[in-house]
Amino acid sequence: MGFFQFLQVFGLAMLTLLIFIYWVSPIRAYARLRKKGFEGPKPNFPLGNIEEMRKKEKRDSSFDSVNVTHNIHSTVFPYFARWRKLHGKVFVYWLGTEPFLYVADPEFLKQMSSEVMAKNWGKPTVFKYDRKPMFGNGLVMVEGDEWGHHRSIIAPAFSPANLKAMANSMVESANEMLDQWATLIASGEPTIDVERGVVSTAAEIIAKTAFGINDDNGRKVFEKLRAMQLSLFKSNRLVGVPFSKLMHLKQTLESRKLGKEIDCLLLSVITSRKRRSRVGDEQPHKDFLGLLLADDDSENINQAEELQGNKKKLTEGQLVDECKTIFFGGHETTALAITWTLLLLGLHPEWQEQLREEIREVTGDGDVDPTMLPRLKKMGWVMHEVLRLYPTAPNAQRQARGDIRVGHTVIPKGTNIWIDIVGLHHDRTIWGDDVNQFRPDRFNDEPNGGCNHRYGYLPFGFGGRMCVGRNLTMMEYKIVLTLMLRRFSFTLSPEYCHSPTIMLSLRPNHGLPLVFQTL
Ligand code: HEM
Repeated sequence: MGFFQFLQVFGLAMLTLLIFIYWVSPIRAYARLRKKGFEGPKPNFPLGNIEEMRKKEKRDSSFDSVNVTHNIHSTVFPYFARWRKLHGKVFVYWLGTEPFLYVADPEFLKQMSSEVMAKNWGKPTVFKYDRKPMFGNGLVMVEGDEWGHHRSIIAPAFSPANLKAMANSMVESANEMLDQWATLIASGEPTIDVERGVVSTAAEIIAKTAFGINDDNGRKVFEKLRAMQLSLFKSNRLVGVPFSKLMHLKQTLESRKLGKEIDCLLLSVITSRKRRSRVGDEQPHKDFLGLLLADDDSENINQAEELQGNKKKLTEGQLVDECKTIFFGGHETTALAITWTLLLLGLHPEWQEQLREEIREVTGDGDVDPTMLPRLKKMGWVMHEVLRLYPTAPNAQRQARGDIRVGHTVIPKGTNIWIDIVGLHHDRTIWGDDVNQFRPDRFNDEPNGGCNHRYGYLPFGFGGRMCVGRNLTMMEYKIVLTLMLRRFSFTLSPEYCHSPTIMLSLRPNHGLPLVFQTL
């Protein structure tokens, strides 16, 4: 056999082996899931069910600014809405060669969750790889004892005392944005697309409050994160399909490059902060970065803990990954919660007025003090109702690191799990006939909005892996809305086109133009 013939045979053998590896284990997983009684749409090799997921839905006429419907499940997840009718609220679908267990049944979720300790939850390997440039191995993705270690360092950064110290920066950044809006309105331009402004202000807030970044670096990180998100979203379309990264090579390389640039920027922030505190130029900060660096300082590590192996220094790479995770997780979901609130308040001027009344009663005309915020009860109901109708984190993802028994069945080890939060929040059987109406008072004295199952309302996830930043969100939300409602009233612009869409988070596809009036 000549050399080229040998190469051909060898190449063919390697290709067959790769296909075998890629296809045999999914076939076994498929067979195991079917055996356990899980049904679902039939997958094809190598796309799984992606082809059907990509089919465009016909949109109805109620998506203009006059007839805004909050019945959004079949708009943002049309394929899940279709499959649910055929297979119920728990079924298996496939992203490429990766099986996912779809769950929108609160009782199933409760039983599954009670079987697994937080540190024993995994995250889908396919997303860990795909979203590496964005989250690296930060808290959202990390598993096992390492997760416990990271969480124990990060959670204290969100204690009430630390959050209180962030309030002034929040007020400052929000007022800067509102001053810009006031200038536009005074110059005869009352229509403002608020989404961009709110998202970039939230990024500025997290840059200042979590990392002490007051210079241009915060804006640079934000812009690169946004570009990376766009690029990841394009290449994300074939996630789970073997070799899909090669099919979207340009976007893959682009997101990796942006990821590395963000890493460098954050690393420079970390090293300069370390240097300044080492030479005694500044007091140790109690912000997020300050706490991570205190943990990084070996003198601060409790020796007993170190001997038990509980406490290890975070490597520079881990520090950067945690900063990236908090930078992204800390601004986008909160900003979008505020954005959707402005849509709903634009549609419901009676709620704008009720909130203004409450703000007058609680804060008067004086400064916004964080100790007053818990008394803004109605504003809390509005936030919960907005996150019910428009959950800015539209799903939660897990992976079974061992077999999980749920009732009479078993979720096999390695199964990815996709929890459809939009589906749960829009389920008539959980919420009743007014499920798609904006009714904030359903949260009056009812932390779960009066739904009939405690796993029916999950805007911040569930169990020990619940969102670590939820109190920060509540504080930022109340500060920004208070300052805004004191200065302006607003209605929805006729240019608005209601098109909620998913790009990791749930966002308005065409921005949110509002027409403002100064009060
Ligand atoms: C409206 C605002 C927010 C929403 C809707 C939201 C939602 C969520 C959800 C659904 C999860 C997954 C929980 C699970 O798997 O059970 C999560 C986790 C997480 N969130 Fe948030 N989040 C918000 C704000 C924030 C903020 C402000 C930060 C940080 C400053 C943050 C940081 C994180 C982190 C680090 C995790 C991973 C926690 C872990 O796995 O231990 N989030 N969030």
